[in-house]
Amino acid sequence: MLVALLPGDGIGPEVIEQTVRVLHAVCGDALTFEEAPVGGAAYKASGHPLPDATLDLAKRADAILFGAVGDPDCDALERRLRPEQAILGLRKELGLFANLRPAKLFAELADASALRPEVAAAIDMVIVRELNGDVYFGEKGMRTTPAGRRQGYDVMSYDEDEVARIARVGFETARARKGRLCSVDKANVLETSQLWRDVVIEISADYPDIALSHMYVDNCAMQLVRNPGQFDVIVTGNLFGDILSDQASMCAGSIGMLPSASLDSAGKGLYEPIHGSAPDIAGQGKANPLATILSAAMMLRYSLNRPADADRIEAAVAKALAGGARSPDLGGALTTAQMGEAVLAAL
Ligand SMILES: NC(=O)c1ccc[n+]([C@@H]2O[C@H](COP(=O)([O-])OP(=O)(O)OC[C@H]3O[C@@H](n4cnc5c(N)ncnc54)[C@H](O)[C@@H]3O)[C@@H](O)[C@H]2O)c1
Ligand SMILES: CC(C)[C@H](C(=O)O)[C@@H](O)C(=O)O
Ligand SMILES: [Mg+2]
Repeated sequence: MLVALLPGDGIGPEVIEQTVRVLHAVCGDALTFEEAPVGGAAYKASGHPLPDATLDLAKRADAILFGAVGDPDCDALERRLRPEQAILGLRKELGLFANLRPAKLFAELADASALRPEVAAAIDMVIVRELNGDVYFGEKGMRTTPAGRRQGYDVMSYDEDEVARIARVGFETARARKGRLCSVDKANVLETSQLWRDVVIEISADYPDIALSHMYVDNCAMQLVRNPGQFDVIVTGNLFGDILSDQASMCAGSIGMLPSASLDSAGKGLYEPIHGSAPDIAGQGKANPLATILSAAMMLRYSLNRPADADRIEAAVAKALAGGARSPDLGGALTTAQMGEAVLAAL
C-alpha cells in the first residue's frame, strides 16, 4: 500500500520523521512511502505550493500523511501562492469533505489540560467538521466601495446537499459511539446556519436512535471549557470546526496531541495533526509528534484496513505518556526525536 508523505513546512518534516519511524516499526514492509514537496517548501522549489506532481501522488496513493504548511517568508505572496492554499487545494481536489477531529484526554495528561483535572477527565469527543464549503470556498476578493474604501469580502454559503452529507457523517459517528450528536451553528444570525439546522433536523428522521441537540457556536466555545464531558460528537461547519477544535485540543492537554482524518465519500483519506507549521519552534526539536503519530493510527484504521496496527500505536502512545514522556508543550523536556523513541520503546 502506497502512502503519500507530504511533510510541508516548519515542524511538519520533524513530526513526520518520527511518525514514519513508528509506521516502519509497526507495519514493516507492508507500506511503501513516496514523498513530495508541499506548501512553502514546494513554492520555494518550484513556484507553486501544490505542484501537479504532488497532487498526482496524492491521487495515486492509498492514503496521504500530511505534516503542516505555512511559512512566514510567504506571508506577502498573493493568496493563490500561499502555502495554506496547498492544504485547501488538496481537500477540495480530492473531495475530502469530512474532517474527523477526535479530542480525548489521555488519563496521564490531566495535569497538562487547561482545565481542572476532574473537568478535563471527561473529555472524549469527536468534532466532525465540514471541510469543502463555507466561507473558506465562497467567492472572495478585494474591492473598492463607492466611498473609495478598500473592502475585503468572503462569501459564506452552504447548499443543502453539502449539509446533508456531513450531517450523515455526524449521525453515523455518533451511532458508533455514545449516540449523542450536537450540531453547532449560528442560526440566530446566519442564513447558512438556519439552513444547516433545518437540514440536520430533516436528516435526523433517519437516525431515531441518536439524541440530537443544537447549540450556538459562541455557547459551544464556553461549554467546551465549562463542561466538555457533555459532548460525544459535534457536527459543525468549516470555520466553526476549525476554531472549536483548536480550543478542544487545549482542553485535552495540548494542540500537539490532536490528530485528524479528512475523508472523501469512498474512504480515501488525508491524515494530519490539527496544528500548523509552528514557526516559533521549528527547527528546535520542541515539537510534539504525537498528534501526527495518532493521525497515522487513524490512517491505518480508516484507509488502510489495519485496525490492529492502529490499536497498537494508540496503546503505545498511552504507554509512553504513562511512562512520563513529555515534550515541552506537555510540561516536559523531551525532544521531538525522544518522544518518537518513547513511542517506539513502548511498542
Ligand atoms: N493544516 C495545516 O497545515 C495548518 C494548520 C494550522 C495552521 N497552519 C499554518 O501554520 C502557520 C502557523 O500558524 P499558527 O501559529 O497560528 O498555528 P500553529 O498550530 O502552527 O501553532 C500555534 C501554537 O501552538 C504551538 N504548537 C503547534 N503545534 C505544536 C506541536 N506539535 N508541539 C508543540 N507545540 C505546538 C506552536 O508552537 C504555536 O505556539 C501559519 O502559516 C498557519 O496558516 C497550517
Ligand atoms: C491552514 C488552514 C487553512 C487550516 C484550516 O483553516 O483549515 C488549519 O487551520 C487547519 O485547521 O487545518
Ligand atoms: Mg486550524
